[in-house]
Amino acid sequence: MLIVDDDSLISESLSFAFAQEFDVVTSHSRAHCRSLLRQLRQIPQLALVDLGLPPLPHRPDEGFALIGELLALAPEMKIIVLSGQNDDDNARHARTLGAVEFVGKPCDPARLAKLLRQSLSFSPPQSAEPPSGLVGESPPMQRLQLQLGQYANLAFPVLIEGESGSGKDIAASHYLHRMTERREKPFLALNCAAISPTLLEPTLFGYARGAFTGATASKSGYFEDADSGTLFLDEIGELPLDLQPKLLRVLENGEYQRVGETQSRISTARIIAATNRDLRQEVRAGRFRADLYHRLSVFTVNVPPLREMGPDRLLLLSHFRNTFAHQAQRPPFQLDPAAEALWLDYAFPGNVRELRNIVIRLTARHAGQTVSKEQLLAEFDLGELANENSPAATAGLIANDLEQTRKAAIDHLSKNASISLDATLELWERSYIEAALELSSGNMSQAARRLGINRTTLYNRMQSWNRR
Ligand SMILES: Nc1ncnc2c1ncn2[C@@H]1O[C@H](COP(=O)(O)OP(=O)(O)OP(=O)(O)O)[C@@H](O)[C@H]1O
Repeated sequence: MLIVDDDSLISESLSFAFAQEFDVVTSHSRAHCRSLLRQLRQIPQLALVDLGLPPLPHRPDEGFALIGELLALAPEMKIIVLSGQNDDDNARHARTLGAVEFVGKPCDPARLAKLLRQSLSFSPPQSAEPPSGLVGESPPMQRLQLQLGQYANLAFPVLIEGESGSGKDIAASHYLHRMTERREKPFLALNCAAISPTLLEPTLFGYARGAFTGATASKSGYFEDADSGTLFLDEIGELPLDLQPKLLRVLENGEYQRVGETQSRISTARIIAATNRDLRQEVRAGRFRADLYHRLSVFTVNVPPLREMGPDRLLLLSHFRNTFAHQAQRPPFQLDPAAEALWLDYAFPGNVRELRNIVIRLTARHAGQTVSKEQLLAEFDLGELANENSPAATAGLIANDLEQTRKAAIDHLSKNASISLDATLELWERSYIEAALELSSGNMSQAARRLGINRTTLYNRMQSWNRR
């Protein structure tokens, strides 16, 4: 277990409290944590993370960034946020990023221990993956599966693009390996963000004895070990610039060299790369070579974000609910109709990983019960939905509209001796809300986003019409 807290008193006392049950390592900042993890032989399964970390101890940003980095490194790591910055928005945002729980400080170590045990018991087993790989029948999901099927047995690389938590790993391991003619050969996955840049070259290509300090014996790398199987390079955007020509060379003619050797070797492995960054932008920014990008991206697939998968949210709900209820040997929870409508309406900015974590929490708290809209609402990160319209963009729009609106106001006032300003403003508000709902086909989240408010505010405003 990893404990990250800048207060050494807290990290030491927690590591003392949990030492009997877990192997504990501690860290005090994101930068330190990054280098610590690179030295560990095994990535921790559990992490307790404080949000306020140096250099910004009074803001949650470092903790949020750390959650993203930890999950990029170890997607199945269970992260519990332990924070003094104990407010609902932070809790929800941490969960959206992939944390499984949020605990405010001060916390009771016994409760924390229970949560830790509980989160470990919900490990997505191999059986959580259905035989067909990705769960989903929506048009973008069908398109993806069709494309993956077409590319399955080609020898060329495939680039998988998609947001964090959307299922890129399954696309690679299931459709581009297990379902291919290479299925009997090795499947090796390397997360380029998880390894110190200096170690990436020997890890990928191997090294000769004496190639660098500590290289006491020669060693093969991933290209060699993958043999004629599949090599999955996750977070390819993290590949250092100086290593990129070497990858390009393997892609072009299969040739590579172990570090410290002059003799070339030949790789017959198939390369699959994945990224949650826009690689074209990385190319424009000079961080990724254009020639390598073109080589990698001849066959590109896009794993859709959950917000574009419509009713697949219900299929995924039922898939994970059954899996985790079975695992916990408890009856599944149900959503009442209003909660189900909300479920279909929520954008899941953290994608399937967020959905899965919400199902885990609901299973732990409400097994066998019916979950209400309010209970479900508490799980969602509504802050993500708000403020998508930047103030500057909104100001520009308002300035453009002002002249037209002023003309309408002159017209209205000159035709009426007196008006009610409040009633007029309410009419405007109502017409904007109704227009937004119409343009969003009744989807509350989308309408709220168009209006630059969060969905709760939208509900409240609409309810206030009924009260008047
Ligand atoms: N369509 C899906 N059906 C079933 N499970 C899914 C689906 N999409 C994602 N998952 C599950 O959600 C979790 C996150 O998915 P995965 O690790 O593949 O995401 P990713 O796109 O590789 O994310 P990252 O870029 O953060 O590594 C995993 O447990 C995965 O099994």
